[in-house]
Amino acid sequence: MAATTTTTTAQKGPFTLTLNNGLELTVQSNDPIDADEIPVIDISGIYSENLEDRKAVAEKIREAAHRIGFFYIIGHGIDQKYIDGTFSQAKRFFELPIEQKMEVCTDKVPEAYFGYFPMARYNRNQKKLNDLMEAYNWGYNPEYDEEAKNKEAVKTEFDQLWPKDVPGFKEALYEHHSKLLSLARRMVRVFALALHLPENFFDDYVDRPEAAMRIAHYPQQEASSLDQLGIGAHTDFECFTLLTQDHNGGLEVLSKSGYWINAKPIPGAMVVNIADCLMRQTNDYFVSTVHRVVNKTGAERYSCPFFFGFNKDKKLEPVPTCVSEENPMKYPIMSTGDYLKERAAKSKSSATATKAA
Ligand SMILES: O=C(O)CCC(=O)C(=O)O
Ligand SMILES: [Fe+2]
Repeated sequence: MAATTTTTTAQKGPFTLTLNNGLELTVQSNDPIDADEIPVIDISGIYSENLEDRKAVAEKIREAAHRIGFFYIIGHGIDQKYIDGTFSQAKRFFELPIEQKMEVCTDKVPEAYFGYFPMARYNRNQKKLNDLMEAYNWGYNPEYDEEAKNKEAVKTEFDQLWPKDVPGFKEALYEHHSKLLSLARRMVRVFALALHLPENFFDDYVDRPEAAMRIAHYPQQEASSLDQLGIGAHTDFECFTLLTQDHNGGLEVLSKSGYWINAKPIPGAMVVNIADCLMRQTNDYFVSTVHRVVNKTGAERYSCPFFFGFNKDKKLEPVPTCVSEENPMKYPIMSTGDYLKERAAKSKSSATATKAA
């Protein structure tokens, strides 16, 4: 584990923030603020038989996805028992001896973004100290997809990256994953309505989606957030993320005005954020917003993001309602698979710190 030191460097800005994709942004202050910019949206209307109810949810999502790219959802229908199950598996996994965790280290699959990401190994924003977190990622498997049309297994090296001798771990995590998969497919329909497209516009984009999930563990950090972060500032790669966080807090979202806003935990709510693929697909109408984690809560923090993207072979190209002669296409067209591969490789290599962890 990285040594932690406390520094008294002033937290006042403005600062230039460099993301690992090269993007530079201005941050006004390093201190997070409380603000009510992240709306809480009751999405129970997505389960209504009445199209008008679904459209009403979609309009709220349209506003939030365009303005800040982050919102809380309540009424999402995910039973608390799956969330509790995942958090208890997370604690169990991260308490394993380091040798056992290293048996499933992500280094074994250089091309993929799965397996164990060791504590304080990465450094996304060139901070003095590496990001103080560890994580375990796993991916889509049609065997655990209740709605899969094609049950043929996905044969990736990742299949080998389940820890041995942790009975029930994989099953409990996939139980939660499969519920989130169904919710994500509903969300895709609501996003289509939010973009003023037919509700089924993306249906055949998500029959074999990129749907990776992660459990993450952030110890309390002593160092100043100028010197160290829990997870450095970044945007997510896929279409959107459904994040379940524990009650501790620590997630911060960069507002357009350049302030870090606390995305405080709300009991029973999940945080949704737009990610880069959907930003490209909407020609920047929906914003993929920069976020980070700083755990100064005095407690161990756990979280569980579910990253949802389209089928690998689907093209990332702007939807018809987001492109016109006056608003031409901003990004070259490429497949979801190629885009995600490029981003994951960059993140894994450029995020690896040279400093000893
Ligand atoms: O732990 C969190 O709250 C956020 C994690 C995150 O942003 C990520 O893993 O991409
Ligand atoms: Fe993220």
